[in-house]
Amino acid sequence: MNQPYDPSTEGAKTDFSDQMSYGDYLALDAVLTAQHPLTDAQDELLFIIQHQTSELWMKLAIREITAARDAIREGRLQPAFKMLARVSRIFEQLNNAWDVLRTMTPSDYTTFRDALGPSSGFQSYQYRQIEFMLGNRNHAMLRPHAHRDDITEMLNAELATPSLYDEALALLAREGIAVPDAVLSRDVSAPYEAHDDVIAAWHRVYNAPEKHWPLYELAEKLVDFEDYFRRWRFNHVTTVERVIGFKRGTGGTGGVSYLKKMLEVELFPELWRVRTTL
Ligand code: HEM
Ligand SMILES: N[C@@H](CC(=O)c1ccccc1NC=O)C(=O)O
Repeated sequence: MNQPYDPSTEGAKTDFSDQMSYGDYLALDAVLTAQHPLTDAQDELLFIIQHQTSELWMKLAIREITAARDAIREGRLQPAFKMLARVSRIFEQLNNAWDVLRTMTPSDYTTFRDALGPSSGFQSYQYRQIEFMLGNRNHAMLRPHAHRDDITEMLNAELATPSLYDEALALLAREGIAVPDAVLSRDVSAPYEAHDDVIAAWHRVYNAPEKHWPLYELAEKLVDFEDYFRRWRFNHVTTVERVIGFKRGTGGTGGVSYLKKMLEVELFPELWRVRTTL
């Protein structure tokens, strides 16, 4: 009979009494004791882990978008492309995760939904930060965070910083492509409004990619990302309809009707509109 293989015979370390182990490095005691279901429902742990992992991926996305935005501002486009590609992959990961949550039926969810009280993803401050960073700056979304000075301060700081799209437009101008002054010197905290002259600016890039390759690549990276973001919203609303139908949301909105309205949000509007002109 074969003896079970002992990896310590080839040097596998086994004594971590005074050395850093896997669990130490990853703070697993903190991570794996942060799930606190409020009911005995079988699916509540799935629901919690789905949201916690989403928030962890969002944390990474925020870091990458911040770095990509800095890189664009500094004209370091190759690193920015790499980071934006990673952000798109993160959203792809978030999109695939819906497949796990979709195994939860309405019958499963109703066994613990009441325990959620008025809490809702609508109050996800990292999600709101991502939207603000990209350029979707709806000040009404600050209100659910008024009870948290630290979060309100972080979101306000984000509103005071040019968005990823603002930086892309500033780069276009620096590269000699006319962008209206009204756009370049806009109040960055305000919601972005699409401008015909910005469509014309992107038209110049798309019309002669060989002359403007880095800008062309940047534009396509942004479109790629918004494409994944739209798929996240679509997967969300479809899962919500599948699980709660047309019930109101715990966050107080109309639920599916609200989420369908959010499908209309455009992050980089002229990058979509330019396509009609080509
Ligand atoms: C069965 C699962 C889910 C249901 C039934 C659900 C339901 C809803 C509803 C009804 C809303 C509208 C706000 C309100 O509550 O009134 C909402 C918003 C939101 N949910 Fe979910 N959700 C689910 C899963 C998730 C997951 C996995 C995430 C990932 C973090 C998430 C993140 C969000 C976010 C960020 C919003 C705000 C969207 C916006 O304002 O555009 N939700 N959800
Ligand atoms: N808004 C959901 C509740 C919900 O999904 C939720 C509740 C607490 C924490 C995260 C949530 N996820 C997304 O909104 C509902 O109306 O059933």
